[in-house]
Amino acid sequence: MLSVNHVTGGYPGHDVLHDLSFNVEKGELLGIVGPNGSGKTTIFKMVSGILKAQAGEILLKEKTIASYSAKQLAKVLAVLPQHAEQAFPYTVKETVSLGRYAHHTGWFQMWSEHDETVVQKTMEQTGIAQFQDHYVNELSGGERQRVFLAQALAQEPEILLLDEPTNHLDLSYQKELLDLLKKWTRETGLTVISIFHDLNLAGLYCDSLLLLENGKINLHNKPNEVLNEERIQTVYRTTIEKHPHPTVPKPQMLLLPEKQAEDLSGLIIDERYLDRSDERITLRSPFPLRTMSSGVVGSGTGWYTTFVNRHVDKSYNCSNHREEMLEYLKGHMIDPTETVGMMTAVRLEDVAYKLIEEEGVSVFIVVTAGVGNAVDASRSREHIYEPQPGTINTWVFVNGTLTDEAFIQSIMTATEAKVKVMQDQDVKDAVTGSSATGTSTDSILIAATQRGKHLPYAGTITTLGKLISQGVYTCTTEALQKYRARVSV
Ligand SMILES: Nc1ncnc2c1ncn2[C@@H]1O[C@H](COP(=O)(O)OP(=O)(O)OP(=O)(O)O)[C@@H](O)[C@H]1O
Repeated sequence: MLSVNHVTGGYPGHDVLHDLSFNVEKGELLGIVGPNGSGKTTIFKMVSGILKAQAGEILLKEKTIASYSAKQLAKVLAVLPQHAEQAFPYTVKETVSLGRYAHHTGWFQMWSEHDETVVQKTMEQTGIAQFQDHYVNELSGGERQRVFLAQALAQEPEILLLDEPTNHLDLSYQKELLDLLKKWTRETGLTVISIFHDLNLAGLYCDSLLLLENGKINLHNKPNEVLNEERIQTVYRTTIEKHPHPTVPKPQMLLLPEKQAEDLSGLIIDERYLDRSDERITLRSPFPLRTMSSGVVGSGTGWYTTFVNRHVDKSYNCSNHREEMLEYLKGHMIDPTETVGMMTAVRLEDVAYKLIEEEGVSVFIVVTAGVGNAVDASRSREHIYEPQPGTINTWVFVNGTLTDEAFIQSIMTATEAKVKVMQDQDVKDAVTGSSATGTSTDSILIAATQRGKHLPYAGTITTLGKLISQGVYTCTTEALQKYRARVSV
């Protein structure tokens, strides 16, 4: 559709683009990204014929741009500039109708039924039909942006150039516009080239990205290749982190704000922050902890400050436990959005906790253990599913900085230590009669301060792994012995 071959050029006495070559296929959505001043808008000016290349050529549908008249070009290519303005006070409909100019053969050609249909359709697609009789200068920035987009679409172009199209749009219109563009490229074969400052939007919607750096192509490839952490840090000269999008297989580039001056680096999560009652055990951290957990609320990964292990009666109805737990927390002035919450039928005075330190690293472990519900994992098929709150809840607070790998290894290490307690304490699965490995509803929390020592691993014989193994083994044994002493009374 578009072929840019060895193009060099820019403004008089100032070449901005240097030996640029890339192709765009019909129906492709190409994103152009790059720092301020890297030459993104200049590419658009060259492709739309406003600036002439000093060297190289640009082919549009296999013909050089220079060979198109302005009107011929407007039938194929439409541009939505960054700051679209108009000199005269036209209405919305009049402004959109100007997009039809390229399709008219002379000044006096009649306005056709097709012209009307196209204008009405584009106004509807861009959500401005209800303002069609308003003056454009009376609209908000986002509404005006949509009017000029409708004008570009009314040209019925085959290729659309958009300079930061989401600039003035609120979240819902950003999504709507990009969903629509994507749909058009798929369904009508429209080719879209769009400049983006938001790398995440570009990564979510574009088929490929062209990363510009000082007027040269740094990389033209699939979004996941271009949005490489090191590459983006180097080109944009800032610190970012790349993470997978939580629900779609696309990358997200996250900015990292400069750390504030507050000095909490010496703070250690330990017993001081623990509050115990018969109804719940609560740990309130003075700052958010990074967590990985299987709590009833706050499960998965996140940042949380409050940790609740709540006692419920054995007859507790578990059918809508998540909703009920949320209500419970709210009713006790605990913000559920900041909380990882678990439940247990175990008496909370039987809790065991301990701070263990070694080599400048420390972990604070808190365990409640009940085994009325014990299961041998190797024979769990013999059980009928019946969620019950009799359980082992394990909290591991790490005073240090964990990698994702260390979070997962911490869960493994803590689980292995728990299984060993089951063996050593001779806990049996009541259904199979064999040795139990845990209960059917055990929950775990790993919460790290993400301050202080960097701890990349937590396998059983690493420094952190040894602390977790020892802490979980000791606390689970103690909690289990207290539970058994009570049950046997
Ligand atoms: N009319 C002009 N005359 C001379 N130099 C210009 C002109 N317009 C832009 N430039 C220069 O060309 C370079 C590239 O500008 P361009 O507008 O293409 O960058 P951009 O990547 O679109 O930037 P931004 O992200 O800030 O919109 C800049 O150094 C800019 O100063």
